[in-house]
Amino acid sequence: MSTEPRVEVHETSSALATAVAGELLTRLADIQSAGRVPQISLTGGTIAEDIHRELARLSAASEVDWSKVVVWFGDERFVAPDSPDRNVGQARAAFLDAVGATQIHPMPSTADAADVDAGAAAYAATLREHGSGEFDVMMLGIGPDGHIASLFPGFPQLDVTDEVAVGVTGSPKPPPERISLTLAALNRSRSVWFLVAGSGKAPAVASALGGADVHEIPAAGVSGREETIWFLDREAASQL
Ligand SMILES: O=C(O)[C@H](O)[C@@H](O)[C@H](O)[C@H](O)COP(=O)(O)O
Repeated sequence: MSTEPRVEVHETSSALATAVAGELLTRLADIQSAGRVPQISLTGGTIAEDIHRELARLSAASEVDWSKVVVWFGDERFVAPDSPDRNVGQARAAFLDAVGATQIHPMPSTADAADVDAGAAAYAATLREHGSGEFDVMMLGIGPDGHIASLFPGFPQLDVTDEVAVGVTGSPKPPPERISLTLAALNRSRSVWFLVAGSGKAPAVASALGGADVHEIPAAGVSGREETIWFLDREAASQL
């Protein structure tokens, strides 16, 4: 059963990024000390890039063995594999390659699948084959409209309950074609971390924490089985 969300407010987005990176390294080290292989899911977006850079900086001093961390993605842009829009490309460049992560599961690109639906089906199969059935940490940015991953307000993918991944076309956030985990998959997480900076997100944060309808604010439909943390900067928390 999910618990009450915890809200952590930091003065600036860079302080937020440092705090999230430190918390993730601590969590991963704890899981590895317990003899388990951590399964994490990364998000795209600008605050994620800041966090990834902090992970590269802080990982050198941590005990985390990144070769024994399984890395998934909450969503991905369905574009060419070498496109700068690819979340996996950004994450590899910012920290995954630097820390020696090797168990990375990118979502399909246009070179891997004929279309977004085929790509989503392929990722669902990969999750079934290589996933543990549960993410230890699910990291999610939020859009000003309350979207998470590539699940957008009013889109039919919000109502998909029998799949773990879906194709999205006509995304209001470019590029238009994406692959996303479904709400069902996002909620198969021990711990969900929302990573939010900037005043433009403050209304969506307040709505999500205020119990908005998931079709209006998709972030309202995601919580961790054990823990939900909202990592906010002062601006994103300004309407709480
Ligand atoms: O692939 C994506 O675009 C992201 O996964 C998306 O869900 C992102 O996290 C939010 O749109 C927030 O993005 P910003 O942090 O850049 O506002």
